[in-house]
Amino acid sequence: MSTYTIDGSYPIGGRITASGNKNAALPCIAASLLTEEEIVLHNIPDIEDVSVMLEIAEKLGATVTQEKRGVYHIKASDIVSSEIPSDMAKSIRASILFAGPLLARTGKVQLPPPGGDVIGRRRLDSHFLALSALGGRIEVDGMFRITANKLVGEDIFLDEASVTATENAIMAAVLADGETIISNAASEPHVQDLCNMLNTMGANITGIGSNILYVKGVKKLQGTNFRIGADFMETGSYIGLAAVTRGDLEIEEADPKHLRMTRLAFAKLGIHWETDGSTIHIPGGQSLKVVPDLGGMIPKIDDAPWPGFPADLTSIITVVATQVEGTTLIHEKMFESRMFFVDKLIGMGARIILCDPHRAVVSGPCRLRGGELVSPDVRAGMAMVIAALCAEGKSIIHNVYQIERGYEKLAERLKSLGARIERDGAAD
Ligand SMILES: CC(=O)N[C@H]1[C@@H](OP(=O)(O)OP(=O)(O)OC[C@H]2O[C@@H](n3ccc(=O)[nH]c3=O)[C@H](O)[C@@H]2O)O[C@H](CO)[C@@H](O)[C@@H]1O
Ligand SMILES: C=C(OP(=O)(O)O)C(=O)O
Repeated sequence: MSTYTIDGSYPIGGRITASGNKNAALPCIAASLLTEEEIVLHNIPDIEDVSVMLEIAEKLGATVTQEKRGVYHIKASDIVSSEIPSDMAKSIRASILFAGPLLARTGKVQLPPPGGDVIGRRRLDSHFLALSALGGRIEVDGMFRITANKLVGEDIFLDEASVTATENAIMAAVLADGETIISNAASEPHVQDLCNMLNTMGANITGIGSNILYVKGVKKLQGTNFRIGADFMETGSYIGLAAVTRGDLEIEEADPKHLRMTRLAFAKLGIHWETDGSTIHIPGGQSLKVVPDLGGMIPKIDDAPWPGFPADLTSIITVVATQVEGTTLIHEKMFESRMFFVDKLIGMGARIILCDPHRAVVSGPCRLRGGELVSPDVRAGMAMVIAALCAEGKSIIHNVYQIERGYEKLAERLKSLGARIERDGAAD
């Protein structure tokens, strides 16, 4: 297992370019299987989950070539298998996203329960609710086997606004007979990217960005050239990192419009930034004082489906709150076990009370001491990196695969911003 060795307490600042959105790249790769024609995807991040997703696509019959950094050509002229390789499927959550396209293209799919961040049960019921509504017959015996003679449009109401279930429903519906309505749909920017990509391929999707999608099935989809948006989870992570290390940071080619709720949340911690077009500037040396609610009450930061505060930034803002003067309630409403990682921050000196699996009260500022940590998931791992960069002394973080699943060239880019970090070696 690879490690990061970090020497903390140095300001992290300078200039970086935002990477492409992990959670847009993954469904768009899966959607490439919906046509025999060539798909060219731009702004694809160089992260572990993308590598696995492309490998699975190749096993299913697609040819994949990388034109240059961030640009991939995918052509699935023939689908040679409808079985997702178990070892690969279990290493990422997004392997489930091949279900919709394979069902639409071949009428069958076999896959094991997916992997991904272990931050809750990660139920799949909403996926099967949608796929069975469209005509899928589902057998579950350790593996999921789904078959369909024909997919027929349906009026679907999702039992929860699941991101990947919405994406699977969309990808199955675009080639179904007739119109599908998907109510209580997720509307995250990555769901919007998927819909926009499919429409450039000849799909007919309206309601994009809302929680009711209308999909008129078409006979065939064409190839396309599509650029995915910036990763607002990555951008939010770097904003927090710069703020708590007092660095002055510019993030170019970001998507500020996707950070409106994130901006409100960081503002509760006294953290602000300026925008100029697609560039975000986080000024150095911010006050870092909690802004109380009306009447001096303790503010809360709580996640929710889009346009709510993104669940994947909850771990990040928790560690940021440890460096801010005042008390904050962090309420992770969507995942049952994301917050258990705070015991590692407490071990570094953070003043956090984990009231229950969902709620943490954070009292800052805390002087953190370097420690030896193991990344349990992508975002907790990044939170540990931020903690280590704030801490006095040296930290070692193990299992960095569970960070690099979602963060592109992290050690290299942090080093370019002044961090004392070595991957698999000793920080100088
Ligand atoms: C590959 C990918 O895209 N992964 C993302 C996707 O995972 P994924 O699609 O698996 O997550 P879901 O949106 O299905 O659900 C996330 C969690 O929130 C709960 N839930 C969801 C909707 C709702 O209205 N109420 C509710 O409680 C679910 O039960 C689950 O515990 O979306 C999550 C939520 O943005 C992100 O953390 C993941 O990074
Ligand atoms: C939860 C995440 O990813 P996944 O759903 O792929 O595990 C994440 O990106 O924070």
